Amino acid sequence: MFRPPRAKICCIASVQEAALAVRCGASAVGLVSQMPSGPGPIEETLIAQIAATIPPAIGSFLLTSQQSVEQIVIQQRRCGVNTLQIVDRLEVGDYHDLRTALPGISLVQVIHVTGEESLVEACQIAERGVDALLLDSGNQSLAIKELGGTGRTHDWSISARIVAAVQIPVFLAGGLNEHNVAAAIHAVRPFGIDVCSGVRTLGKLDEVKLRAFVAAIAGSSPSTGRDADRT
Ligand SMILES: O=C(O)c1ccccc1N[C@@H]1O[C@H](COP(=O)(O)O)[C@@H](O)[C@H]1O
Repeated sequence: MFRPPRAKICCIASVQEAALAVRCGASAVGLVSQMPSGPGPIEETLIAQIAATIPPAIGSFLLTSQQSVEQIVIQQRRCGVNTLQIVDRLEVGDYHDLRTALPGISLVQVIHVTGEESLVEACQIAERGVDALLLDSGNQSLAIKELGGTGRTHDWSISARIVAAVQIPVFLAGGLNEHNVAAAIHAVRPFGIDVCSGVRTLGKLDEVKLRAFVAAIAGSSPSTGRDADRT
């Protein structure tokens, strides 16, 4: 049975934006810590303040570019979030070390979809004990890495193959907005949808765009009769 995916609203920059996202139907919010590039980073003190206001049933995702278990653990303890979104490859330590150090904290690993090699990487990571994957459109081989927040889509046919190949939930991100999200859902069938720039105007969370985005996700269900020709 088709169910509309969950909505994760990223790049939250204030307690007010977090409350707005939750009011509009977000099941998770994203809080971006220090990154080499991208529009979303805020100070960790602000991340901790916002995370403390998020209702327990809502995911509070800390986006981290740290690549060692030790650094990620320290960061999670400073920020008090319930989920870690690891936007670069974990180089020092493994997910099991994170679980031992941070019981009850969910682990989401980002895969930047660049080609066929991303399918192999996603399948390998899915076997290593993460709770979910998040497919985004960054480029880790640039001199200044792009680890997300690019506003670009990627090849959804590869994302669809990843969703079909792994046994864990998969979020889809990268260049999504109210106009393309239904097509993305039908192409990929993700567990969740993640968005930053597509619901913002001049950097601020835009309630009109946000409501249209959430409505487009809900309206993507064949049971509503809309988009039924794509099911
Ligand atoms: O937003 C950022 O600045 C950022 C920087 C580094 C890693 C991740 C970042 N944001 C994440 O990127 C996705 C996709 O963004 P967009 O919708 O294409 O603008 C976003 O959902 C965040 O999870």
